[in-house]
Amino acid sequence: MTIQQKKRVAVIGAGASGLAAIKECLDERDNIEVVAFEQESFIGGLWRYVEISDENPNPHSSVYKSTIINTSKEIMTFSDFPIPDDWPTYLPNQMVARYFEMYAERFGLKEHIRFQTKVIEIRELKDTGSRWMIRFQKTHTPKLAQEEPAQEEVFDYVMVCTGHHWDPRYPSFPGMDVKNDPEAFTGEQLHSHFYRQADQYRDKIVVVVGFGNSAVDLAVELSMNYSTVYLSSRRPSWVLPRWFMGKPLDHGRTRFSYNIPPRIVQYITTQRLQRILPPVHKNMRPSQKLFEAYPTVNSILPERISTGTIHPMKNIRRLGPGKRVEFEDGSVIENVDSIIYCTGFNVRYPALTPEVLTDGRPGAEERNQAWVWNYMVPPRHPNLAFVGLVQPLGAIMPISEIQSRFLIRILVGKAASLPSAQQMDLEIQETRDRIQRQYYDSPRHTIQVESTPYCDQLAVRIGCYPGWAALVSKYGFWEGTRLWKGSMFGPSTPLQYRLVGPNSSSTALDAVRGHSKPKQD
Ligand SMILES: NC(=O)C1=CN([C@@H]2O[C@H](COP(=O)(O)OP(=O)(O)OC[C@H]3O[C@@H](n4cnc5c(N)ncnc54)[C@H](OP(=O)(O)O)[C@@H]3O)[C@@H](O)[C@H]2O)C=CC1
Repeated sequence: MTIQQKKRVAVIGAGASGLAAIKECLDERDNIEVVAFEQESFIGGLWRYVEISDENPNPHSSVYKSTIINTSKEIMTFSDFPIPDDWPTYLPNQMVARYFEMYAERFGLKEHIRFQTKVIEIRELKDTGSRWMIRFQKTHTPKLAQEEPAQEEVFDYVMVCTGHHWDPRYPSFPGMDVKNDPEAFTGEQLHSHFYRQADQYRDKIVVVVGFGNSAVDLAVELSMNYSTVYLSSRRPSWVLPRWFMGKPLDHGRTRFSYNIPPRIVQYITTQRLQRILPPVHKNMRPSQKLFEAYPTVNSILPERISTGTIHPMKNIRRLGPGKRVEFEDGSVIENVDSIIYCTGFNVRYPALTPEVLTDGRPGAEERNQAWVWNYMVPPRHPNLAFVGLVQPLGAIMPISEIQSRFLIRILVGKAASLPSAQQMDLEIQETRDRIQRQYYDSPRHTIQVESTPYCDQLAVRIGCYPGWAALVSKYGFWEGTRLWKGSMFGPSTPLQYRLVGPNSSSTALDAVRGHSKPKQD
């Protein structure tokens, strides 16, 4: 195949998802020319800690200095580059960023990335067979970005990998609006996106709003740094420990467990959790059953509450006047110095017209409702795909990786083509109905996936699903059966998707052999 016949693929963003997308394009380098655009001067996206400064008051990253990822290293690893065995089970953000650097180095990804280049428009050119025009601008500093002339290039295919945890979603409580309400709250108000560390809150009274991982992490950190912390939640959920029954929490959700009726898994896990967790404060009782909401993972919160160092509160009723905060049960806290809204993020892709993401469905943008097939492909724009547009029970990295593998194989004609737009619409509606049956209605649940079943269905389409027959045919009866048992009853590590099928790897095989007995640190 000549250079001219190669498909030109644009990857937007070089975070966890973008890196995986570039790598998968490079695996097909005879058929694909990949160009990645990254607005920062470094890779890692969300996982690269960035200070807030006058120069950079609103970074893309929402990571605070102490963030430690909530998925174990066996579950978050890229499938063909195992996280080193001697690294801790749960990686602090600095190590996650270092792992990405190692991954980029190993596969030579950086030479395909145009750094400090912000994509400002992604527009479909219908008259050229649905190719895409990418309009971009250099971004040495925010000021210069205004001045540099924009440039344009045309691509056959676009992979949008810019993530969905960067645009803060604020609640609207009476008394929040300091510009227009003379009775408004006079203390500090900020979103968790702008929080970096606890030092400035020492000896202060802080109300933390929300009950996701940001809220609970921040409440715990602030309480340990001598802030007086009130944790306000409209809908508390289950708080799960990082370690459960001697294993990392996510090792317990085996492939086999998805063959057991969900109600039974729910009942057994609930019973086991209730045995190990302390009694739950009346304001923190989960408002739904286990697995019916995105769970919060924190081993320390129950202890902080039971020691009176975090005060659980109901949702806020109103703020102000002055530094007063009133809660829905009528309780009031005076002299509040700061309110930190850990109320999640808007799913937004400003370089695209919203119609690409939402199919133009009314109200969808405000509700974080994407209309994309299998969380990737807009039915009426099949030459563009979102990568990492999921809220996983599991880690995002292996999902983005297997999505990229799947998309690239279709693009080069090595996998069955996409369903028709009509079929995609039907399947999107089915997915939406299933989410609505399983989870309560909230913008945080609209792109919810369970990592293992989701990745498995893509693995089947790629031909890399670690089924018994495929494993036995490649590795022989005893070894194949042993590997299959590990993949059914052990942790569902992404390395298992490199045991059989295209681009399988001996590195993954060695690592899987090691991982079939998870190690203590
Ligand atoms: N250590 C780690 O690995 C960390 C991971 N993360 C990840 O980052 C992502 C974002 O997490 P997070 O920032 O916690 O956001 P989430 O969307 O997960 O949680 C938002 C929380 O705010 C509440 N909320 C939203 N709107 C309102 C409102 N108007 N009034 C009151 N409460 C409201 C939600 O309640 P409701 O449920 O009722 O909508 C929910 O409790 C998640 O994927 C999370 O797992 C975040 C921090 C640390």
